[in-house]
Amino acid sequence: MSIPIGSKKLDLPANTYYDAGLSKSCQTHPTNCLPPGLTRTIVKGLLLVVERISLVQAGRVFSGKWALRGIDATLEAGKIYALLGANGAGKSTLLQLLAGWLPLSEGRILLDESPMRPTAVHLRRKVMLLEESTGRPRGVQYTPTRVLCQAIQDYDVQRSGIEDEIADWYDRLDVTSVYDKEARSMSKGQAYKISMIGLFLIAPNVWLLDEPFSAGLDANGLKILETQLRTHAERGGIVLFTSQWPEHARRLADGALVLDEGKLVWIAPPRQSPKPEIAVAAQPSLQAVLQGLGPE
Ligand SMILES: Nc1ncnc2c1ncn2[C@@H]1O[C@H](COP(=O)(O)OP(=O)(O)OP(=O)(O)O)[C@@H](O)[C@H]1O
Repeated sequence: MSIPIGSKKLDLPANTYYDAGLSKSCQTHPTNCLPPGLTRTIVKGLLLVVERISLVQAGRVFSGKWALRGIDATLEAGKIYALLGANGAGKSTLLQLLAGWLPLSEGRILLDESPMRPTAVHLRRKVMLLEESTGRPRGVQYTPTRVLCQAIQDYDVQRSGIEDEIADWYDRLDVTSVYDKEARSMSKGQAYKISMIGLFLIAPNVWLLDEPFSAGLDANGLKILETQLRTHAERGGIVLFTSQWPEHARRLADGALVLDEGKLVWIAPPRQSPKPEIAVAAQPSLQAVLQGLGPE
């Protein structure tokens, strides 16, 4: 693959395996590791529309403690959802389960009718999770463009002109200066922009973003991100983002999900008043979320 960046070109060796994209779970969860090369053997043409992604009594336990339990929720195509909750409520864990990075301890996650699990690579290709500090892998010496190309290979995206699209996104997001730097030498916001480019180019059905508004993006980056989230939903995609600011849910989301200590306590369009029994019993951190979401 050869990427034109300004007047230069970056040539990448074909069929080289790097740890990125789908192989992410191998880094943190060795037991979920896919056999080397499996990401390349996936049947082509599976990028059908996803109508919904559902959690059915989903739960995850860490060292004997439930981080999430009894989660029932359905996210529908064409909608943007915000996932809110105090620190430690289980937001990141929920995203990692939906992305297939982590196995469930109980219950099911269904992409339409198909059960998501770490080894279901054809399903994982329909979903992408961007962590807050993604794209700047510790100890990895590749350039951002190489990491990006690996993600494209992992998701088996094959269309002509993708090199020009990459160059265009580098330009639009004002990161042309970092394209051949070592990934670990990028700033937090630059690294996030590179991951965003991967998301926009690959454009799987389900976009999961963990704290995108705390990822160090500048005003231009934030504007582009919001536009792309809306465009993806308009095209029939599903977006779920976490945030510590209920205002983001009010402004962007069609639906808000609120977690409290691993339980889903509220799911509704923003600007609705939570049931009194939830609000009254809530701890201050949960109360602040519910008040921020409710009518002004
Ligand atoms: N790998 C892990 N091992 C053990 N416990 C974990 C692990 N990951 C998460 N936890 C625990 O699960 C619970 C939920 O964590 P999670 O990161 O999902 O919360 P969060 O809502 O994203 O928090 P924050 O807003 O602070 O990012 C916490 O009690 C956390 O300590």
